[in-house]
Amino acid sequence: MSGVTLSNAVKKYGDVQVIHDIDLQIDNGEFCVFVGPSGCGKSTLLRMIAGLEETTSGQIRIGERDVTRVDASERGVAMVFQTYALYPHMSVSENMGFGLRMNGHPKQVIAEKVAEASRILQLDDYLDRKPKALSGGQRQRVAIGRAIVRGPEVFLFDEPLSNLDAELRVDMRVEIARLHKEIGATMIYVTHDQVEAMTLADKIVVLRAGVIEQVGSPMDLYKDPDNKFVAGFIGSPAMNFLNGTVRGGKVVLSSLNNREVTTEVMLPAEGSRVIVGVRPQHLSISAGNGGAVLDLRERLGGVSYDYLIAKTGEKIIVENRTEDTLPESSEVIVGFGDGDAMFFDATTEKRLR
Ligand SMILES: Nc1ncnc2c1ncn2[C@@H]1O[C@H](COP(=O)(O)OP(=O)(O)OP(=O)(O)O)[C@@H](O)[C@H]1O
Repeated sequence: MSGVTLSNAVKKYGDVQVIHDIDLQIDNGEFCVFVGPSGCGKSTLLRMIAGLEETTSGQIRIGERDVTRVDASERGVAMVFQTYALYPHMSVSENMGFGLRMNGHPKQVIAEKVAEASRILQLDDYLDRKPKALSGGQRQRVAIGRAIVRGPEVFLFDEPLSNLDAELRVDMRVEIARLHKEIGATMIYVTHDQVEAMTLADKIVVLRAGVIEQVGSPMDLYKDPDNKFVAGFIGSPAMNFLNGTVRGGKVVLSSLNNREVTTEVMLPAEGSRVIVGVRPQHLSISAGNGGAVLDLRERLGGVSYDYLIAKTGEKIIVENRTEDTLPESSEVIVGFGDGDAMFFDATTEKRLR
């Protein structure tokens, strides 16, 4: 097994550069998730590692091998796609063994590897079925099984759960986590779903417009984002951002009746604009004239999401675990501990520390 190293990796389609000088180290056995909004280049980067897209410049290494110009079939990777791409006329076991059969492996070896993959993925009851007689989740398990059978150094997953319904996605997410634990191979996983990223990853790579915004463990990114983009992308519901102004060494929020926030971070000059970020679970509300109105309450059972609108027009989401009965349209006071606020430069959107 091996890690993956990208050095100055660049991808251009004609004059359009979609991946910009990516440097990244994915360690042996690590579960690495590429996450980011649509079009940020996640799939392109994964396909460059797979050898399905040519790398315009820079280097890709798997273990010690420079694979930048190596054919996809020689890289020692196996990819699982969003569409399962199974052969409809073959049974589950034939689908899983197909790659090895094409490479001329002996029947006995193929049978053993298919049996092992089937055990790991609990597919024993389905081995003789054709793909059309399987559910979406079972089909995706077969596609994963096909990758396992090939015994790759690196597994690549391109949004493998996006075609499944919500409940099945959760089941399969758990199953993929278990798979990683059991076989311990290096896995690289692309998703735009930050919950999948948070729950599966050892390491998350947040991409935007072909550039890495931040790399870190899920909790590092959550607790210590480098910029407003990462702060807003990681965590659900997303962090609230309010416009603030530096006054007398504090930050004043006009949206919350000029509430002052004290902080130890290095603030810019008096009068500068800064963005104050507070996560929904760090906010509370109470009845009173605090500059905001409870516009809508979504009750989910143990928790409610309260959607507020400040007089400034700014929108605020509060994760509310109390059972207060404030009716919608109430005026509310929004509370939070100053220590829970993060501060971002209004222009560069970089975190102020
Ligand atoms: N063949 C191509 N020619 C030109 N531009 C391309 C080509 N393929 C992809 N792109 C562009 O490269 C960028 C990255 O695409 P990519 O599919 O990697 O994004 P993504 O982050 O995986 O998005 P999504 O989540 O929507 O799949 C996009 O702006 C896309 O339009």
